Amino acid sequence: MTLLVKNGRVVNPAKKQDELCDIYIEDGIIRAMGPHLSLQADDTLDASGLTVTPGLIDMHVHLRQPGQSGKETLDSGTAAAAAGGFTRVATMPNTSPVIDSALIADGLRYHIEKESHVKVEIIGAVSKGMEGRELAAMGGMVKAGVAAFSDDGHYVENCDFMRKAMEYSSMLKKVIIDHCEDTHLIADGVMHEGAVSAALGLKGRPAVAEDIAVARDILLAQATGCAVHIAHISTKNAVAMVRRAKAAGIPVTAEATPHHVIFTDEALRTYDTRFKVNPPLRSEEHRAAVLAGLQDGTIDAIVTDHAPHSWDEKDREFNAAPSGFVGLETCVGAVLTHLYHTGRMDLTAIVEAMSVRPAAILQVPGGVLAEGCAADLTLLDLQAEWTVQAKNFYSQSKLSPFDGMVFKGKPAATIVDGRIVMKRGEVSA
Ligand SMILES: NC(=O)N[C@@H](CC(=O)O)C(=O)O
Ligand SMILES: [Zn+2]
Repeated sequence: MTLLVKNGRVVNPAKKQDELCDIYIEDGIIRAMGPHLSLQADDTLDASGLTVTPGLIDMHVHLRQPGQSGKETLDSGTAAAAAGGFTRVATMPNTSPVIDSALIADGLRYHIEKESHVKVEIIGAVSKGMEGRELAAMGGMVKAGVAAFSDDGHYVENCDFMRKAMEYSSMLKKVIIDHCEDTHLIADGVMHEGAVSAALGLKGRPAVAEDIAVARDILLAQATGCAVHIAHISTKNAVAMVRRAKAAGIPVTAEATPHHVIFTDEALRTYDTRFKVNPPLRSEEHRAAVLAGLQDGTIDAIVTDHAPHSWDEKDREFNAAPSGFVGLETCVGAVLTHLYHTGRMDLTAIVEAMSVRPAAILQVPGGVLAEGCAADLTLLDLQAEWTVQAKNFYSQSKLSPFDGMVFKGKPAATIVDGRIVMKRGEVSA
């Protein structure tokens, strides 16, 4: 089986490449790259006018398997990933049961091979049941192939416990991804603490809860040498601390979501639960700091934190609704509209944040287009204008704060191991 992707503009930061180029793929592997290849293929994909990038990688999604098929499944979640231009995602362990053993990771892997539209990495829990007390079977899970560890959804509260987890994880050469919000400071909080929460009469989650959590993790990363990755960073001080820690050579990386770069807590004025998320959408100074962190590379990765919930759960009074919303099918549009077309980030920097850096942090293949590599590619149409219609999502969850927004730029095709899994918005069965 051969495929020729013709005439695309290839943006491939790992090779310092930004040029018109054909890509010839045989049996899922890139065999040749160059301008005007004179090779015949079984199938040709005309990428004229399109941008070709190494397959996009979302290192923070919740596919809800095992056990939460009311919210999402591997099938629906990875179809959403393919539709969104992602060739690989990493799924979080806050499932039912929690992914905290080799047995559960193996079981999930079995389903991934059969049911996924794109490649899926498993993130194992740091603690058993994500309860923050006993270490999960980290060694066993590494043998089962997990890419990283996280108790995402919860901060790993106990400092002594986190230090032990980091010592183990550094021995296993895996990164710990931490959801940084101090548990006591955010108790019962449902949105960012500030003028808007006061006006709405809602209990806030203060920025300092994230600042303290990030400071602790940086200090423990320095003390243990374990790589720590700050999940969905959202405060000004946290960004500043990561910037300083990196300059000091501490092994810390960070990710940000499109929603924390685009929205502020003002969006909650109507008590719309579609904007309820953890960490919360914050005030303008924090939003601006996250954007600046992305622009200067302090923040390594752009992630969706795709967190599907059912309509029944989200359609509740604000305090009772769960936090989180889907993002896989809006990420590229949001990023191209708000970061690329505004001139805030160039394409190379965007591909770094959405492919090169996530692959490096998780130590998984990808992030580069080169002969001999798996043919995981994303094709982008930078100019297409479209309106988000959440009801048409492949994801099972149709609740999105981006619903109805007009975007410029979208994924045009997703290619995994040389197979076209999405073309013009249609995901193949
Ligand atoms: N981000 C969220 O608001 N929710 C996530 C958990 C998490 O990442 O905190 C979820 O699993 O629903
Ligand atoms: Zn989280």
